[in-house]
Amino acid sequence: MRIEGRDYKTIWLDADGRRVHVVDQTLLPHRFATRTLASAGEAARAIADMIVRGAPLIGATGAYGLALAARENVGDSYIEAARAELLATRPTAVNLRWALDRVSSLLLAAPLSERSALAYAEAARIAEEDEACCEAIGVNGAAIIAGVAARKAGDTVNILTHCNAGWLCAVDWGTALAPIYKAARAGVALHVYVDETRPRNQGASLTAFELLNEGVAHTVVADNAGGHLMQHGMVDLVIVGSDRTTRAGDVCNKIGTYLKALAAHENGVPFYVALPGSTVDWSIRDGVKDIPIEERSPREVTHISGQAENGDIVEVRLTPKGSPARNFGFDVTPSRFVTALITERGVCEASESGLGALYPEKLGAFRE
Ligand SMILES: CSC[C@H]1O[C@H](OP(=O)(O)O)[C@H](O)[C@@H]1O
Repeated sequence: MRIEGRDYKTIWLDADGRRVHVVDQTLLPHRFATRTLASAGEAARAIADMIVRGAPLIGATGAYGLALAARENVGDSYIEAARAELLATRPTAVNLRWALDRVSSLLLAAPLSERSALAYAEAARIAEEDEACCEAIGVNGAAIIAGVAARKAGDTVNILTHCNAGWLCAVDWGTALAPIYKAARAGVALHVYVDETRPRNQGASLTAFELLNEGVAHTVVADNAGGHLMQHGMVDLVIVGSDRTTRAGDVCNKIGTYLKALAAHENGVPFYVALPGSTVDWSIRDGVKDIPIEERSPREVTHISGQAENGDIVEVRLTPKGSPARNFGFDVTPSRFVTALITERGVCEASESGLGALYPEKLGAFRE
């Protein structure tokens, strides 16, 4: 995607064929900077510290983290230790486990002499596939937005989104924002309500940054405004991303998504989830029971960072020193509140039959 006229991906390989560069998302929107990852440990820290974030991008970064590990030491135990370190960074997005398993299984089956090159090639393939998947999600989702526009006879289509599921959550294009980019570029009149998304404010800082750069009309709103907007007919559809979707269509996404789904259901607003197939966990059905919900540092709730008048990025305390806080990173929206899933293979019902029709080869793996 373009930033000030220049095309970027969120992650790319250095010309030296070894180091990996990423956009540092902790500084956006106030500062655009990149970080260089030169070891598996640095890749793990970049994921844990949310320098990179978003299920598809976490997966791609994990894949490159194993490639960096294989440069350091191609032995089985070293690769397995690097995989464990990378997997432990963040528990919820299933893309991380999916990408690590895909690369490590390839490496451990290969001769030692081939492992490093194989790892980099597979990581690059994962990144390339993600970009193509997200663009296809954009095309499939843009058709839904165009249908709403047709029914509104050219009036602006108002879309609400939560957190950041734009190109910054993936390698490019993104998931929930990809249909918005494709529809806007096709000339559909649309406007996006951007949930700020406490406590890390991915909406206010990242989605707003993306939409501003893409020239898409948008309005940042407090998380708690979504119900009011939907109650007053100000939202035509909701599109969000997913960090892990079960084979039965339960969707785990950023904390607060479930509340938006309840408000949408109550007000008859279509609620779509955009995701690549790599975000489906085919081994589980019940998302509320089986998806691990990351709990991050309470400091992300008790403090907030932003840009001071003098341009410095500062962090300030929001809450009394004596008040404890807890910081749940995700919640699960049961499939009955999801209108449809927008994937790279098409749009389907949020159900085992819906997903099974699009991914028939995946229906085997399952545990009660
Ligand atoms: C589809 S990936 C985008 C997804 O990831 C975000 O979580 P985080 O910023 O903590 O990585 C959020 O759940 C987005 O919907």
